[in-house]
Amino acid sequence: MMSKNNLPETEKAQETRKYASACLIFNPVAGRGNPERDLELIESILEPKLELDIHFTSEEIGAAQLAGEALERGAKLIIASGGDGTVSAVADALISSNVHLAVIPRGTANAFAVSLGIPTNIQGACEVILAGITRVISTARCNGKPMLLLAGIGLEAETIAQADRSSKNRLGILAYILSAINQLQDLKSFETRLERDEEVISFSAVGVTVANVAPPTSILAQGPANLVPDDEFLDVTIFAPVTMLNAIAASYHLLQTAFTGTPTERNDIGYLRVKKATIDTDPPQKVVVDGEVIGTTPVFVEAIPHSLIIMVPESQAAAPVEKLNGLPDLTVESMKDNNLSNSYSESPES
Ligand SMILES: Nc1ncnc2c1ncn2[C@@H]1O[C@H](COP(=O)(O)OP(=O)(O)OP(=O)(O)O)[C@@H](O)[C@H]1O
Repeated sequence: MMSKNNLPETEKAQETRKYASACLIFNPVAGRGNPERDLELIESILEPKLELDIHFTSEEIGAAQLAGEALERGAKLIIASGGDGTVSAVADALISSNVHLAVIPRGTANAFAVSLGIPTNIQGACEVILAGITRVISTARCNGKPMLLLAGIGLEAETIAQADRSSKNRLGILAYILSAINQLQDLKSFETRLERDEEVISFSAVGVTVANVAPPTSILAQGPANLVPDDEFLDVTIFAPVTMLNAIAASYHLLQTAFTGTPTERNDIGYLRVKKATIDTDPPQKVVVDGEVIGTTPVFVEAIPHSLIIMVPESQAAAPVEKLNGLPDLTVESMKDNNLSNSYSESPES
């Protein structure tokens, strides 16, 4: 294993490399497709160029274990084919190594692939692998668990917790949308205390999202609009509408900011950047990391800069910014030298 400090640090796609073989970790129950047909297609595209060592996940042997075993066998390229759960588990084994990760998305949301511009069709994803372009991205940990995408506190976590396996099988992505509509009808605001560097920031919110990278459809992560996957920061979006109508308007606004790349200016949405942070809420809130509920607040999140080498199509990074003003019950306290004289607080505009 290579230390993360030895990994090349870059913001752009780089390096074209061809491989002789790859380990394919295949989740046969991911998404709603036909796994036999999917596998045949993958083999027909990749095998003429790449010797595939294929391993299936099962209830007993998960993607993390298979990835660990592939590393021990000396694999240089591991292809994760499944939903975000499979990709996350494989990526965790590869963090801070020099083994390359490729993704053939076959899940319900495929948020990680979409975030990095990896095609969500098998043909396109395989072509990315054959093209051999890699990008070094950052990853993160939330309460010690690997986090490629984001941690959602409150609204997002409740939404995902409600969209269970059987509703995802029946409805696909609609399961998440219906669950979100349900949640918006019953908004529950909570007090939040976010501690970063030498600052404590307190506010009320209905959702707090800490994102390494997120697709445009993860609207609660879109405060800064341009999430940069290969910097040293995590982007926090604070979602604080107080009525259902405002929440719908704010959600729609965030979707627009994601697609236009323009950061939000609404008073009920804030965003900031952290290298690491502790977030606590009153009352405690559910926390979801990369689509799986991991427990409740408090959480400690920390970026692991430049820690994963992944195969991607060409893409570009963009400069991020911060915005907190206008959030309800906002206070910011400086912890430098225990001197709180730099504190400020702000009442929301009605
Ligand atoms: N052979 C198998 N039989 C039953 N469950 C499996 C099998 N292989 C993996 N799993 C389970 O699949 C889950 C991971 O699913 P994954 O995220 O890849 O797909 P998904 O749930 O369809 O996608 P998404 O996360 O986008 O909804 C893990 O909980 C894992 O335990």
